[in-house]
Amino acid sequence: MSEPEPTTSQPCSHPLLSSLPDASPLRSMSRDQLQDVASEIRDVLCNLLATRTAHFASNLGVVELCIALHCEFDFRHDRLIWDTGHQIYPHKLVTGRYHDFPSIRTRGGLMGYPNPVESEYDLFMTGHAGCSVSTAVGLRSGDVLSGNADRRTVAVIGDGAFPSGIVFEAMNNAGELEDDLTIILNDNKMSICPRVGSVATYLDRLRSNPYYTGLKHEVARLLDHVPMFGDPTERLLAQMKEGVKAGLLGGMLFEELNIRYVGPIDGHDIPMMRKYLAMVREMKGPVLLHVVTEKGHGYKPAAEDPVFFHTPPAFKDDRGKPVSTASSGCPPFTLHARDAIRRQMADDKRVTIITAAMCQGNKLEPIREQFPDRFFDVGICESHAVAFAAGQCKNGMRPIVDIYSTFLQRSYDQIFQEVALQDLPVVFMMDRAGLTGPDGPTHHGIFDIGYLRVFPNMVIMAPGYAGEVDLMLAKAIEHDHSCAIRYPKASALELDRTPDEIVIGKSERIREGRDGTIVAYGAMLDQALAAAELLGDDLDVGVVNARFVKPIDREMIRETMAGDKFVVTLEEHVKMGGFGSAFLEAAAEERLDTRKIHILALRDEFIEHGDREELLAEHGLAAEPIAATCRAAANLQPISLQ
Ligand SMILES: Cc1ncc(C[n+]2csc(CCOP(=O)(O)OP(=O)(O)O)c2C)c(N)n1
Ligand SMILES: CC(=O)[C@@H](O)[C@H](O)COP(=O)(O)O
Ligand SMILES: [Mg+2]
Repeated sequence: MSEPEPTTSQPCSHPLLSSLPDASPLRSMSRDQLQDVASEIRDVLCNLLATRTAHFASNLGVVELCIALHCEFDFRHDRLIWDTGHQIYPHKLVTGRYHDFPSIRTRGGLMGYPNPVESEYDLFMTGHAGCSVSTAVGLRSGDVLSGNADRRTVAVIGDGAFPSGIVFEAMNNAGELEDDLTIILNDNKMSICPRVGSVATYLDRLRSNPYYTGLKHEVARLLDHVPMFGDPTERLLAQMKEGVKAGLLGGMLFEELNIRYVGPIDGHDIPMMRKYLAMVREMKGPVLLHVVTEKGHGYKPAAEDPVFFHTPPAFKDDRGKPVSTASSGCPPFTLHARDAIRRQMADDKRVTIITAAMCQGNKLEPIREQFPDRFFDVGICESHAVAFAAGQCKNGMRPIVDIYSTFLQRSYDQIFQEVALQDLPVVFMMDRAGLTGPDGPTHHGIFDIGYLRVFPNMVIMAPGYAGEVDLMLAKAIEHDHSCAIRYPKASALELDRTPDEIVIGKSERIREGRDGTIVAYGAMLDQALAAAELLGDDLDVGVVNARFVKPIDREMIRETMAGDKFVVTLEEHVKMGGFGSAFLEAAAEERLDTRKIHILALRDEFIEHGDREELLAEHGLAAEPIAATCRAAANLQPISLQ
């Protein structure tokens, strides 16, 4: 295939794709036409995605797999789950969304993940890794029970997501139920970073078997002569199982779990994949088809550097000219967090760092190089990460668990039982705590205050500006109970001041004000200061950097609410269970006039994808609407509780 070089985001000619009302015409296309469809998909992906941040390499890698699947199944009737969902772009392009595709990951446009609102081809809105096999086992069970057993069910899962504990829970169940089910393991040797762990090593061994390395054409030839339905397929499998016994084939791990293993096969060979898919489609019971693909296939730079090209920033402009990928402006909180972690690890040999496959996103690569013995990438296994940290902590280490706020939800029970209940001083660095922009509802980290605040002894803090990150982490490491530090995917405000000493449960006053106070939690400090400036001479508003939601600073609450003053609280979190809620609870307990409190937080709804600033503004969390809230609050007559 000739490699599409990103040149322009102007509409190119894609005669086949643009004429697809849905995926059904693919089934009657010739081999050459299907190959042309693959080229058109790559052309769209390379041209459009080069100009915006999007999942690039994963999508290039599944083009042929996607086409072959839609040729052999009808997923308006049959069931298809793409694990995680970040590799769903080719699927969107062949299921009637070609014309809307340029809107992908923009406000009001197509989502970068499956979305049932967009298409009957998408069943679940997902973005978190690992659940596809469970969902597929359930879908199949539902079909069997409801008399729809003629429908086929397919889960496609990547090798990065595959070692998630829940996948093994699902296989355990599937092997016992024995319902018909196709699990496609898309093995590209990569998670976001190179995959890790002993399952990865096992997959490497499977890839080295002779059927893949030497005999795949022989198998293809054999398949050419085998009718695809009924007993002959079973006979072929029996032959292959003989191969297993002879040491030619692998997959015994799955076979022992009562899941038939077939493969590995070349995931870029459409005709070969169609044959295998037609075969496994007719097999009884659960089957795992091992497909080998190349992440970034068809665009050399992406295939050579799939880590950078997992979600690269825009690297070409509208006319196809290379643009700089270096970020401008103040460094993000993530970088300050990384530097703070590095300092703690250098100073204290008890400190370890644990990531669940997000080394790249958390910018931890230099730490991985510098402290290989105290750096742990456990794979996409967040619940294990937390319980593992608890174990290390019990034995005297000071683990830092660095997990995105939304993915930490996966470990809720381990936070409860293994950490909080034991009162172990595990430190949680909750990156992406806030609106994550184009990733959308599955990735916004907007529930963590609520889900952590309920645990006794837990300390929860958030830096308002860059200079605090290091100090907060140092305080957390020194503290004897579990601490969580939350910060968003955003540039960290740089303030020209020496931060007050960090005292657990104490806030920091940044600006005095006569008429009222804005109390900002975390990165909202930026907006609070901007709003106070906007109010200028109209209203003299103070600004407090709350720092802690638990324990909350009651002295600050009493002070800010003294006299006639109003308080506006700000947070990048849902209102329920958030900072404003905690403020209100404490104020009520202090018998203060809670009518003077105005909580600005995210509305009680799942928030779609879009630009972070745009979304914040829509939720009243930009300087203008905050200032407007202050003006309204100032006009209210304070009513005494007495
Ligand atoms: C629970 C959870 N943890 C982490 C992530 C972040 N994440 C998204 S894709 C990905 C790598 C997935 O690798 P794989 O399944 O092999 O897919 P590939 O990109 O290689 O096609 C990771 C770690 C996530 N989406 N969900
Ligand atoms: C699919 C997925 O979950 C990740 O790839 C995520 O999109 C990464 O987000 P960041 O770009 O914020 O690291
Ligand atoms: Mg992979």
